[in-house]
Amino acid sequence: MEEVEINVIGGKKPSSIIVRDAYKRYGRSNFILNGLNLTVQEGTIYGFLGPSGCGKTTLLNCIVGRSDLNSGSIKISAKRRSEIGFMPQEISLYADLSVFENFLFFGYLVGMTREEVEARMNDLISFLEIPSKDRFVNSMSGGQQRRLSIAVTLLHNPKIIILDEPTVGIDPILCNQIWQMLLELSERGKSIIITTHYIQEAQQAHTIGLMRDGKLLAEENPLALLSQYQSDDLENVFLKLIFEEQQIKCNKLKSFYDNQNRSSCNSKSSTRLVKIRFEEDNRICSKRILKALTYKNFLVMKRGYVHLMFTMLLPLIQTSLFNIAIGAKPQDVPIAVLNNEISLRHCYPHVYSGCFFQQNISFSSSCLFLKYLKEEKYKILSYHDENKALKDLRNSEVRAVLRFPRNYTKRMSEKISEGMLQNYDDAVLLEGFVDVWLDNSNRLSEDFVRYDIMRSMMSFLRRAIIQCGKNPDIIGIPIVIEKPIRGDVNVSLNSYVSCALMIVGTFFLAAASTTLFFIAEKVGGQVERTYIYGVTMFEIILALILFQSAIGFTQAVLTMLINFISFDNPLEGNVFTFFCLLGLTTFSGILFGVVQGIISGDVTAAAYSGIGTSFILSVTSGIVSISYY
Ligand SMILES: Nc1ncnc2c1ncn2[C@@H]1O[C@H](COP(=O)(O)OP(=O)(O)OP(=O)(O)O)[C@@H](O)[C@H]1O
Repeated sequence: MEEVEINVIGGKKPSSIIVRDAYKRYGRSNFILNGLNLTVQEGTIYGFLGPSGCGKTTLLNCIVGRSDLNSGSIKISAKRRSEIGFMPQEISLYADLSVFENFLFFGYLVGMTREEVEARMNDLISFLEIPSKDRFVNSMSGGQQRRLSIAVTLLHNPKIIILDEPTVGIDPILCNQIWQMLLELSERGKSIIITTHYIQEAQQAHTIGLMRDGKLLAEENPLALLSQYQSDDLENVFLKLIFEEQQIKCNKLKSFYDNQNRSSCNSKSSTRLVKIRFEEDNRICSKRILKALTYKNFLVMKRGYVHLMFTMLLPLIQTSLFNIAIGAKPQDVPIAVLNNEISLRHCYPHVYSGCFFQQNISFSSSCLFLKYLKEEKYKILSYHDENKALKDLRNSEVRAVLRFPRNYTKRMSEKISEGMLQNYDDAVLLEGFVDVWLDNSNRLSEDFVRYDIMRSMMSFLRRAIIQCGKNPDIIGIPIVIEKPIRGDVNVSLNSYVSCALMIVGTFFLAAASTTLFFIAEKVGGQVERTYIYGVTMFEIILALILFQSAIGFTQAVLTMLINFISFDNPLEGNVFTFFCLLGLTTFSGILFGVVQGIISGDVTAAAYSGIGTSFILSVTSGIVSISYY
């Protein structure tokens, strides 16, 4: 690739577009444009004809700066992109927006005011017979959409108009009217290039270029061509030109070796590449374009309100469900109790008095312990058959089995008061222990049950020892857990997981909605169309970031409020820091979404890569370790 120049012909020159020695190919394929020369005079219509796939669109894309030639030069008498109106072959409009909203967006892109857009739109709507300005594009027929696409191209009254097959799917009467309009525009000094498959309609153009094998076979006034070839049909002229060209090729083949000839056809000419540059190409970011993109993003998001609601509410639903169903302490968990000391029916813990170290006590420690367990919201079920209790545990009908030995109270009090002094044998000592079986198939609920059993036992023992006038600390483990430097001693699991879920939800929803947003526009051709207006990728991403950040912020506030008001999720630390972190998470989610949008060809590819990466990111981001603690 050689030197790059700004190539703008001075406004007074008679030619509007000059293409010289244009060579273009995709990858390592044969050249689509193979030394093509083309000249469009100011104030004329240039009909660009050729069979399907010959490279018409490729050339137009190079003229408007959508892609670059491999070599050759294109000069265009426009300093700014807004002096060009380009209608791509695909409709490339916003299907969820109304006619007016589409006009307004493209008008804003070129710096028009709302009033200017309205005034010009009304003329175009009535001339091109576009349905009402309030109709949504997705409810219009293919022909109506194509007419709207023409109208949007003409909205800002550009001086160079490039139309790629504008008359496809349009009835002959309207087609004729469009040509009349183009003729009028050319009389007013506009330069127009139009590609078409309908050779006869191109007869109305001032000049036609007949393209084949990457070159122009002829570039002439259609009437001059007809008279030159003594025909009244352009199609016949085209066939004659092809025939002539083949004759020339045959003659050449006789004179030269095949290889030499082919290589001269299929190799890049030695002409240097001169890229088109416009004034706006040097700027980094335009406020006008950001405003237009934000307006459009807002409307697209508003129309896809189901998606919007999903984005807003999913983290809220996720954290709420977690709080209700998983993170909260289970209630009424059934526990099987085999009490060999006393029948549960005879448990009256409220009559407990005196010290349990005394020999003549009339109550059972098991009853008192079970009272504490009941206060933790467990459902105590009395069992008499150990096998049945264990079977029920295996079938998940109970979450734990507790077995109290026959002399539990006596042995336990002895163990505590005289354990160090007496030499109990193991069997006797074990009579002072409760046997506990747990179901470890559910780690979370097993943690709750285990923790509550231990806590109930400690509560019961502390109270019993206080009752004996002793210091309860003598039975504690010789470790003192001080107040943590952050958070509370008894923070619930919910408090951690809610935050983690909020962060993960914010990241993935920002990523997913950005990817979908980006891909929808990329596949629909809207991104490409906006490039013609000089919109840069940086501006598209910046507008998305601004917009998604607003959604992310609302989503975070909503989720936090509901979590803190409805559930036991205290806000520890600095709110400002939390919002900054949430903002950064949203930002990285958006960037991740943009990268996914760029590398994924379509929604399916994006969905697969989204699912795959979200799993890996969830595991590696630390959320799993957060939820364990
Ligand atoms: N991005 C691309 N990558 C690879 N090949 C491409 C690309 N775009 C176009 N082509 C190929 O270049 C050739 C010319 O395509 P182009 O769209 O310019 O033809 P066209 O004359 O406009 O056709 P039609 O009249 O059917 O629209 C075709 O063979 C097409 O397959």
